[in-house]
Amino acid sequence: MSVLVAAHAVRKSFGRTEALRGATMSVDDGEVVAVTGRSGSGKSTLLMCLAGVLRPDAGRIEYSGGRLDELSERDRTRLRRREFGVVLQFGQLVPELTAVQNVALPLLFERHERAAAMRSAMSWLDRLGAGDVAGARPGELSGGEAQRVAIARALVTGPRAIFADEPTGALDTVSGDQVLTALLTAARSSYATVVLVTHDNRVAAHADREIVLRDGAVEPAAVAR
Ligand SMILES: Nc1ncnc2c1ncn2[C@@H]1O[C@H](COP(=O)(O)OP(=O)(O)OP(=O)(O)O)[C@@H](O)[C@H]1O
Repeated sequence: MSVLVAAHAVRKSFGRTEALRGATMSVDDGEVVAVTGRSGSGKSTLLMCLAGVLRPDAGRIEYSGGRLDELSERDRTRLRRREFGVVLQFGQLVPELTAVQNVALPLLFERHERAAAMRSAMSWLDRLGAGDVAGARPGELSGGEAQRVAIARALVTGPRAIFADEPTGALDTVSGDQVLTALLTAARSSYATVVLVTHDNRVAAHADREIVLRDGAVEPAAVAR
């Protein structure tokens, strides 16, 4: 399998806080990887560097054989819109729009025709089990419903890579499990690569592989016995 996304010796500081101190890892095309580690170990910072949202202070981010960190802000944004889906802990939906309009938004940014965008959005809501809330606004949704809508919005463009930061962190165990299963089923059926930040071992168990961060660096993989 070929590597789709990788970090090499990535360093990133916020003021005097060194969030990443030489993080090196890679994710294969089509792989589902969980990034775990204690609070403050740098998980979110690593994810945002991999997704091209943050630029490392040093080191390299590679995507599909090219240097993501060397692209201009404009090119990174364009690549993110076209090839990445991002899901955060609290869906971050646009409150004024209905669920289906929120899901259609990335397609409208890409200048898809409106009726076709709404049809795709509706079919993704259905796939994620949220078709019945299509006309509701975010304020009327439960946490689990809002997260399904946010996942549909991340997947509607057919991303090659999905970056998810504690996507079920705000949900109770039962709805968290359902939402995670919905995300991974949809991602696996479209052969998308997934990088999933979580502090929850039960969530990490759904991944193909786990990468553990400690103090801003990747712990060596446990040797199989
Ligand atoms: N925008 C920021 N400004 C200042 N400090 C930050 C910023 N983002 C992260 N940090 C700091 O960098 C370190 C790593 O943060 P990060 O959010 O990457 O860790 P994490 O492992 O995701 O933590 P958590 O599990 O609590 O979300 C922490 O000490 C955090 O306070």
